[in-house]
Amino acid sequence: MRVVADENMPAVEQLLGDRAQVRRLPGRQITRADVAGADALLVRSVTPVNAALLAGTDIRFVGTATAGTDHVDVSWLRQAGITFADAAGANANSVVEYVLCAIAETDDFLERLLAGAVVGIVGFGHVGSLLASRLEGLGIRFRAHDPWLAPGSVANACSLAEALACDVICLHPALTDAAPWPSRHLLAGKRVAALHASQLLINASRGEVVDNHALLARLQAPAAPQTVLDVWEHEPRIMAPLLEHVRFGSAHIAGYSYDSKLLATQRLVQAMECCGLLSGASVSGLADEPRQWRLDSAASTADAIRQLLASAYTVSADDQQLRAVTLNVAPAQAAGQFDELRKHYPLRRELAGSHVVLTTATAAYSEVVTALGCHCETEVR
Ligand SMILES: NC(=O)c1ccc[n+]([C@@H]2O[C@H](COP(=O)([O-])OP(=O)(O)OC[C@H]3O[C@@H](n4cnc5c(N)ncnc54)[C@H](O)[C@@H]3O)[C@@H](O)[C@H]2O)c1
Ligand SMILES: O=C(O)[C@H](O)[C@H](O)COP(=O)(O)O
Repeated sequence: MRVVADENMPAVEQLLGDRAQVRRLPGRQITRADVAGADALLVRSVTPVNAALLAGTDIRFVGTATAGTDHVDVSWLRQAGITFADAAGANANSVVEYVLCAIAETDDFLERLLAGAVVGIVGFGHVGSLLASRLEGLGIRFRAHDPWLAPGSVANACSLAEALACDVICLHPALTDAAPWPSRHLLAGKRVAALHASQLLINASRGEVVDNHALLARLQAPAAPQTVLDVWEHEPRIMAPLLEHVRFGSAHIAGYSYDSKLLATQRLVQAMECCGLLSGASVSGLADEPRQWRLDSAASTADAIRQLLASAYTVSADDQQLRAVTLNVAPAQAAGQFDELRKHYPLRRELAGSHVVLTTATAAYSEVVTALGCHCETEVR
C-alpha cells in the first residue's frame, strides 16, 4: 500500500506501521505526478483535491485530517468511486478551548457573560454544539443558528440576526456556497456595519465566511467591536491592516492541539481499515502522557476559569507570534511566515481530559473544572 501524506500530519508512519510505504510532501505542493502511483492520499486543508489532481491516478482513498471539506470536491470523488473520509469532530475541543481563551483574554467579556450576557453561535456542528455544552456547564447563556439542521436539533435556536446581535458572536459554519444558506460572506455589508462597540466577534471557521474588506472598514470606524480572527480570506496571504486592527489574530491554529492532530490521523487510519484498504493488525494508539494542573487560589469564578484556561493555552501568545513575523514585511514573505508558524506550531495539549487538583481554598470551583471537561481531584491536607 503506497500512501502520499501531508508533511504536517503527525504519527502517520507509526499508526500505519509496516502496512504502508509513506511519502511525505508539503500540502500546498502536492501534484498529480506525486500521487500518480499511490493508493491513498492524506491531506490537510491546503491541498485542493479534485479531478485535476486525481483523475486517471490509482488513488482509491482520500482522507483529510480536517473538519472543513471545502478544499475537496466530494461529489467528484463519489462519482469516481474513490472512498473519502474527513476528521470532523477530532479538533472540536481544540477550537472550543481557543474560543473560550479568546473570550477570557478580551477585556471583561468573561465577567459579563457570567453575569448574564449572551453568546451567539453560528453553525451548530461539532464545534458549535460542543461550545454550547461547555458554555451551559459554565452557566453562560447562548443562542445558536444553523438553518441546515432539522428544527429541534439546535439548542436555543435563533435567527441569524438574533445570533449576530449577541454580546459575543462565535462563527463556526462550514464554508459553503450552497443555496439557500450559503456561508461565504455570511458576515458582510449591513451585517458587518451593524456590529457595535460592546460586542466581541470571533471567527475560527473559514476566512471567507467574513468579508475581510468590510470588516476592516468597520474596525477603522468609530465604536468598533472587539475582534478575534484565527482564519483569514486568501490565506496564507492575509490582510496586514486587518491584523493591525483585530484584538487577537492567529495563523489558523485554533484546531492545532497535539491531541486533535493525533486523533485526526487515527480517524483516517481507522477509515482506511474499515474500507478494507489496510491489511494486517491495527497498530494500537500512541501513549498519552498524563496531564495535571493545579488551582491553588482563585478570587472568583471568572478568575478560576481564566487561570485554568491559561494553564493550557493563551491566544495572546499566538497573536504576538503572528504580528512579529507577518507585519512590516513584504506580502510574499508574510505568507511564507504564516505557513511556517503553522508548520512549526509548538506542542499544545488540551485542557479537557486532564486532571485538575483543587485545594481547600479552591474546592468551590469543582463545577467549573468539570464544565471545562477536566477531572477534578481534591488535595487533602
Ligand atoms: N480554525 C480552525 O482551526 C478550525 C478547526 C476546525 C474546524 N474549522 C472550520 O469550522 C467549521 C466548523 O467545524 P465543525 O467541526 O463544527 O464542522 P461540522 O461539519 O461539524 O459543522 C458545520 C456546521 O455548519 C453549518 N452551516 C453550514 N452553513 C451554514 C450557514 N450558512 N449558517 C449557519 N450554519 C451553517 C452546518 O449545517 C453544520 O452543522 C469547519 O467546516 C471548518 O471549516 C476551523
Ligand atoms: O477544518 C479544519 O479542521 C481546520 O481548519 C484545520 O485544522 C486546518 O488546519 P490545516 O488542515 O490547514 O493544517
